[in-house]
Amino acid sequence: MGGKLSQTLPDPAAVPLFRQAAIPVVIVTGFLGSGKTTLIRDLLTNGGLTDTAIIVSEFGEIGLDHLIVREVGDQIVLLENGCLCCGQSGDLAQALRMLLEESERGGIPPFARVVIETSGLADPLPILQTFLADPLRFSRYRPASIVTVVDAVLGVGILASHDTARRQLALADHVIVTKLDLPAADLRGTTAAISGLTDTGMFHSGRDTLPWQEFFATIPSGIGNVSMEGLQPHSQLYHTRSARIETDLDPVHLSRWIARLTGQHGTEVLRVKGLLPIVGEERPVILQMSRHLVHQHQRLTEWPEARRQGFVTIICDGATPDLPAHLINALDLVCH
Ligand SMILES: Nc1nc2c(ncn2[C@@H]2O[C@H](COP(=O)(O)OP(=O)(O)OP(=O)(O)O)[C@@H](O)[C@H]2O)c(=O)[nH]1
Repeated sequence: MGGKLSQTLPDPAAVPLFRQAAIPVVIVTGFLGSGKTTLIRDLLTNGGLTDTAIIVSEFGEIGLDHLIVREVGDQIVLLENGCLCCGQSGDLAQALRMLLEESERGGIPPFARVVIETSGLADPLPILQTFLADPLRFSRYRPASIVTVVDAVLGVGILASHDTARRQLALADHVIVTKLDLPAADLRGTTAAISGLTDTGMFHSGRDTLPWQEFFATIPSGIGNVSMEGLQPHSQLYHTRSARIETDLDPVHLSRWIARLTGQHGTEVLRVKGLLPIVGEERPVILQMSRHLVHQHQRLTEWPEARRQGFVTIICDGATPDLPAHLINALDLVCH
């Protein structure tokens, strides 16, 4: 088990620099829409994540997550159009360095911990490798746990069909199951699917009583114990398209578009995110869909940069390269 991994990565405990009092970095991963941003936002709101800087990496040209997290915290760095596992390690290093520089010059409050939210399509292994392969470069930081979020409504199907989701789980130190409040949640099935894929991750159902402090106190334990045999990184291609929205959307037209999307394309469309200007709505409306699941619309308190301009991002699986653009055209936006 895990022979290849343990040969290519040093044991984190054996890297002398990681034993020093370095800033612990927790990696929060999980498939598209599983609830990573919601988890981080909740922890920031409820005081579970004090003194913590957040790095957000998102798949797609226009990001939403940093806007949602920024409403409740101010130490946030967005890695644009990020897939941290595909050669963005330089960006990650730069973001980590920038956080230190900013806090030293008083631009952001001092911080004692870092959380990296990976994109929903990221493989956490290369991110971890970045730390472990170059401890000198990252000497002010040390990797702590990998926390993998799994959605109790769609998780079973996603784990069955996406190697990326299985790789995210294989490296987990902690697994958090979300969306248990939804009627379609299947805790038993999700638990069975998870336990068939990882035996290292500590299991948490729901977000209420998470031992969050412990997440920072440890080092990643999955390395060397996990088997990723047969799980290809990015074996599936994903396609994404974003568009800015300059004029208000008609709510009836929007509802029809959502219904068509869920009715006809609920399996190919993996994720839809948007910040929408809607006729009759003063505040920006957040559109969140995972496959056919449409989440309750929430609102941001104000428009980013005080400008009433929205966007929509669509991510589809590899079988349908033209679908994101086609769906955006169907929304009939006045966009650029
Ligand atoms: N009802 C319910 N909704 C949830 C829960 N967790 C997340 N959601 C909703 O699921 C949608 C996606 O959640 P996010 O937190 O944005 O998911 P994510 O993993 O950050 O998504 P990506 O960054 O696109 O991979 C949002 O509309 C959330 O409000 C939960 O526990 N219960």
